[in-house]
Amino acid sequence: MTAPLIAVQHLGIAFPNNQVFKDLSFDIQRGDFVTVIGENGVGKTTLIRALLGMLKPTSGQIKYFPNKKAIKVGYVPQFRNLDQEYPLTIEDFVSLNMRGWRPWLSKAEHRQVDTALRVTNVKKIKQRPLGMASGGEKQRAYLAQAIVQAPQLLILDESTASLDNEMKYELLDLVQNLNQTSHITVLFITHDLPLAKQYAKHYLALRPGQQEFGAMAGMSVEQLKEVSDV
Ligand SMILES: Nc1ncnc2c1ncn2[C@@H]1O[C@H](COP(=O)(O)OP(=O)(O)OP(=O)(O)O)[C@@H](O)[C@H]1O
Repeated sequence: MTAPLIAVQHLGIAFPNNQVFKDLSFDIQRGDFVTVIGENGVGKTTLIRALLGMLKPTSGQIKYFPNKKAIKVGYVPQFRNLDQEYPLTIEDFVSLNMRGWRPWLSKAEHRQVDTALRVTNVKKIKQRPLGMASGGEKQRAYLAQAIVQAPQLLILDESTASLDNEMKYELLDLVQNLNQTSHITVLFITHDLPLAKQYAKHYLALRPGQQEFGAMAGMSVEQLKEVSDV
């Protein structure tokens, strides 16, 4: 039995002179791995901002189960190269997401950081300044930072764009592992249809004025292309 984490119901979002969504409905089930695909400008970022509560719907609603406060969200952004001079080590960078008002970490928090470093395969290089890490290592450090607080929902916002093929699959293998072992619900925004096909259980294909949500099983990359215009 699955249970929804988030239910999007008849969502409408409009900017002046631009109706991005009119009547968008779909559920994200707990433990699901959903990919959001669609061409540039179709509304992928707008949808994420609405899901995060940063943008108020013009119509319809977004329901959270059991409630919005109970859902912790981890976010992995698109890869952007950092300055080599960026001074924080990978461990410091991951720990940033743990700190409350204290500048130090408790033993339990240290353990959480250690686990995040281990499951994202950056433990061996935790003392390396993040600015000196490779593209794939940087994205794994961002993933570690995103999961250190054990979120229920992990959003990958074009996080594999600009990575070479090997690094893309390495990152997504780690995410799939988290999805399967820790039951983290994943929302993966991408233009990469073969990658979406390989890892996601459901897809949300966005086209101007048209949306399709469905099971990935039985969809070919060509069919994904047709429904998403990517
Ligand atoms: N704050 C805003 N004010 C006005 N228009 C906006 C605003 N934010 C986004 N838009 C417009 O809404 C549409 C959807 O934008 P959005 O960034 O969600 O697309 P996207 O699918 O994420 O694109 P990309 O793949 O290029 O990142 C675009 O036409 C964009 O110009």
